[in-house]
Amino acid sequence: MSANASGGSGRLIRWLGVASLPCLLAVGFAAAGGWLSPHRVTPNTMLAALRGVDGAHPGFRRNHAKGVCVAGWFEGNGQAASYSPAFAFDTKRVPVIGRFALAGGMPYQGDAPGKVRSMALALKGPGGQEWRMGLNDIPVFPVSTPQEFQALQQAVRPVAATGKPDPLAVQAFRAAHPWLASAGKALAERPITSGFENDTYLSLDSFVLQGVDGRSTAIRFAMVPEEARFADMPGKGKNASFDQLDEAISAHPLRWTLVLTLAGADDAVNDPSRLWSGQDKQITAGTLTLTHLASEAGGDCTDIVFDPLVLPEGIMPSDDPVLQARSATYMRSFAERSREKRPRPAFDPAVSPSEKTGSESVSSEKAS
Ligand code: HEM
Repeated sequence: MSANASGGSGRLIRWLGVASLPCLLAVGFAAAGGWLSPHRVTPNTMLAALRGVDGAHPGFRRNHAKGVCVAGWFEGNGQAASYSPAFAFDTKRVPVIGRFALAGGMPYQGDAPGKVRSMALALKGPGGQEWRMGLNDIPVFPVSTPQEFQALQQAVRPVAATGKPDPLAVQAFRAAHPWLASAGKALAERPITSGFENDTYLSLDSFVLQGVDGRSTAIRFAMVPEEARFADMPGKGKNASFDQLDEAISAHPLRWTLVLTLAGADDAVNDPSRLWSGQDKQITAGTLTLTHLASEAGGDCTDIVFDPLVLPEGIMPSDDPVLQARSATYMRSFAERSREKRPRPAFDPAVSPSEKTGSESVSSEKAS
C-alpha cells in the first residue's frame, strides 16, 4: 500500500471518529433521559412524567409544589420504646421543622376541597439523627410500584386538543391494572376534613422497627389530629385552606398524635396501594405540636428534602419499592430546583389575605 493511500484511510478513520462523537453523545443523552426506553424508570423519567401532567415550574418542588413551612416540636410518650430505640419513641421533646402542601406540580393551584393535602416533617434528634417523613391525607397510594406511578402520570397527562387527559389512555391504564381498582375506590370514598389543621396524614409506605432485642416489626404510621372536623366545608378562595391553617395556628398550637399500626399476618408490607385489615394493633407513640408558619421564601423547609429514607437508628425502610424511588426522585427534584431562580411562593403568611396573589390556573388533583 502506498504512503498516500494509508494516509487517506487514516484521515477517514479520524474524520469518522470526530463525526460520530456528537451522535454518540446525543444517543447517550437520549438514553439517560429515558427517550429510548419509555418504560424505564429513573429519577429523570419520573420527573419528566410529572412535568407532562402539570408543566414545568422552575424553582419549585416537582410535586407538592404549593406549600408553606411550619415549626414546632415532638414529644414521645415511651409507649413504642419496647419496639425500637428510635429517639422519637423516647420521652424527650425534640424540635421539628415541616411543610404543609397540596399534591401536584402547580405552585399556584387554587385550593379546593378534595385536593390531596400533605404534611412533611423532620424530627431532629440527638447526635444529628433525624426522622424525615412525607405523609398524605389519603388512605392508600393509588399504585403499587414506581413503574405504575410513572405509567399513571403518562396516562393522565393532558392532551393538547382538550387540555384534559385522554379518556382512552386512562381507560387503558385501568384495564391494564385491574388490581388497583380497590385503591381507587378507597381514594374516591375517603372522608374529607375542612382543612390542613384537622386532617389525618398517613405514611402509606411501610417501615420496620428494629428492637434492641433484634425483633423486627413492620408498621405504617399516621399523624392523627386532636380533633378532625368533617362537617364544616373548607373556605372559598385561591389560598383558602392555607389562610384557614394560618388562622388556626395563630389562635393556638395545633396537635397531632403519632399512631403506629403494626402489620398483621395478611397485611401487604411492600405495597402502599393495599389497605391493611383495620383490625391491627395500634400504638400511640407521642404528640406533635406545631406553633408557627413561615413562607417558603427563606423558610427552613425550602432547602430540605423530606426524604422518607432519612431514618433514625431503630427504624428501617421496608421492602416497598416505592420508598427507594421516592428517595432518588426527591433528591433529583431538589438538585434541579436548588439551581433555579427562586420564584415567589403562592402563599406567604406574613402577607395579608387581600395582598396575596397567585398567577396560574387550577391543577387537577394528584395523589402522591
Ligand atoms: C414513586 C412514587 C412517588 C414519586 C415519584 C414522588 C415524587 C415526588 C416529588 C418529585 C416530590 C418533590 C420533592 C422535593 O423537591 O423535595 C414529592 C414530594 C412529596 N411526596 Fe412524593 N412521590 C411519590 C410517592 C409518594 C408517596 C407514596 C407519598 C406518601 C405519603 C408521597 C408524599 C410526598 C409528600 C408529603 C411530598 C411533599 C414533601 C415536601 O413538602 O417537601 N409521595 N414527591
